[in-house]
Amino acid sequence: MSIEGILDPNDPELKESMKFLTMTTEERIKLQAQPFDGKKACWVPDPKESFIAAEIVETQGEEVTVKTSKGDSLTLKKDDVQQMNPPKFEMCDDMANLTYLNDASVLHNLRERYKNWLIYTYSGLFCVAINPYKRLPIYTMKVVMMYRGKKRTEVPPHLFAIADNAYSNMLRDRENQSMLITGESGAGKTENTKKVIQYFAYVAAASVKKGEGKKQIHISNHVYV
Ligand SMILES: Nc1ncnc2c1ncn2[C@@H]1O[C@H](COP(=O)(O)OP(=O)(O)OP(=O)(O)O)[C@@H](O)[C@H]1O
Repeated sequence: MSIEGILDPNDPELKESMKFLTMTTEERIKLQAQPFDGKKACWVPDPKESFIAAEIVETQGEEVTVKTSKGDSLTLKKDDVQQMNPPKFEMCDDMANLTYLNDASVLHNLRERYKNWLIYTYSGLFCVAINPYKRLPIYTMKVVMMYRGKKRTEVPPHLFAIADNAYSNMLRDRENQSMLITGESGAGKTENTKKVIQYFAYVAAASVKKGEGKKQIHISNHVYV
């Protein structure tokens, strides 16, 4: 099967994978069209949700009175109120682009993406992965081929983009590369490490088929975990 054939954007298998990697243009437009008042919209602490959306009703000195999305009226210290990003940043791919990079906005972005099964999100050079606890069709050969040789900005966030970047740097600079995979117990470190190795095995095998040399097939044997 040719790589060009594999990457047909209308391929039903690839289309199914894309549902778990990015929003459609229609979904993005709908999200971004939400009403928003930048002077009033904020996040306030909530014992259950960590943070909930609220609207500033009044500011007096160091105190702010808000109405929360649950309908409660609260008066808090200014420091406990976090600014909300405009809707154009809803479910954004890279949280380094957020205007307000506070705890509430990061949590909100990751939470909304996760609700839509978008488990990978960039934060600058890092790729945040949330454990989906179910098999998603985002690690197939076709998805691997979609990421091969692409710039990070050309494709949706994925561990494969990070792996491909390391692979390309290794080929270009002839230097060892390292990836740090960290998180609490059960976060998905082992699972994601396996996906990185799988990626290297696929791209090395594809390179061999393309006649780029047999040496590359050995690459996945040299990954130290
Ligand atoms: N991307 C994923 N897709 C599907 N299931 C996943 C994914 N990541 C993690 N899981 C599920 O979560 C379980 C725990 O993940 P994993 O073993 O990778 O965690 P870990 O961070 O290595 O944990 P520990 O530090 O305790 O070894 C896996 O057995 C798997 O069922």
